[in-house]
Amino acid sequence: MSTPAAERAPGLASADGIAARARGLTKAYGSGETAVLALDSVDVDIVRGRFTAVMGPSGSGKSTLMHCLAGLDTVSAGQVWLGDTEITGLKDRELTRLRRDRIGFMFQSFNLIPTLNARENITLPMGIAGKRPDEKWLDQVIDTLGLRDRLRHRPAQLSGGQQQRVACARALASRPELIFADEPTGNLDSRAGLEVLGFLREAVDSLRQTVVMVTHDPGAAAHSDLVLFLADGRIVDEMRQPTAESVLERMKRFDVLRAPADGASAAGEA
Ligand SMILES: Nc1ncnc2c1ncn2[C@@H]1O[C@H](COP(=O)(O)OP(=O)(O)OP(=O)(O)O)[C@@H](O)[C@H]1O
Repeated sequence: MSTPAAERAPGLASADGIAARARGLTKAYGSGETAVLALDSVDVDIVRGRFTAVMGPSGSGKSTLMHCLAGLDTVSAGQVWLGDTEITGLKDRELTRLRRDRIGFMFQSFNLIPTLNARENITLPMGIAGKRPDEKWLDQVIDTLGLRDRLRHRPAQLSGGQQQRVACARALASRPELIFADEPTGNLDSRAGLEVLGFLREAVDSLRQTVVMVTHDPGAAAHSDLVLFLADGRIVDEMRQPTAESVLERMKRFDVLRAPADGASAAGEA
């Protein structure tokens, strides 16, 4: 039996097929008076085959959550699993291998190698891992992302949107269990940004990938299936089938909470 939505804490799934899971995930930076509690005992399930967006005010812990789920950062307390593997407690070398073999990353800066062409950039991480690409899958990714006629171009010969598509293909190439995208549209104009979001959507719908995206943009979050809202290091809400408007409305409530009590609020600045 699945738990009725009303009885679940936001961020927890009732379904099978959890790609990543955290329980009691706590991350503190620094110590003593300057200590910052970036994540405060977070419980979250990332459902396989879904597109999840993570939103929240600046400093709410979005990037920290992503980094801890991806094994890029150590945790102060709690546990994180990727599939059935508990990653908290893995040694550095094991973590490096796990990230390389099972996780795809897309960052705001595309991190492409300028001297390699698009195809070489896409397959580079697999080459480093000593794995041969599955050519059928790679073809599917390249065609889904519309990169077929750009494979021999170097990054400098590609537009920003095309570069981000190459970064997207690189994240997908090894068919990872989970793809983390940190502000993947942050450096793109709105058309190129929309394109990349469409491709991430396509990766989930057509290629059955699992994507977690951190974003500030309600329009970007509207491409996801589920938005998790973070505030002060906790998951405080979730929204299914989001629209840009509904996400914006929800984000405004954070602004209201943070506005000065004397009424000299952000409303006057809008
Ligand atoms: N390396 C660090 N050292 C000290 N404090 C840090 C460090 N990284 C993050 N923090 C603090 O932890 C909190 C959460 O930061 P995080 O970057 O996860 O927030 P965010 O929601 O991603 O913010 P933004 O939207 O501005 O990118 C913030 O208060 C931040 O200042």
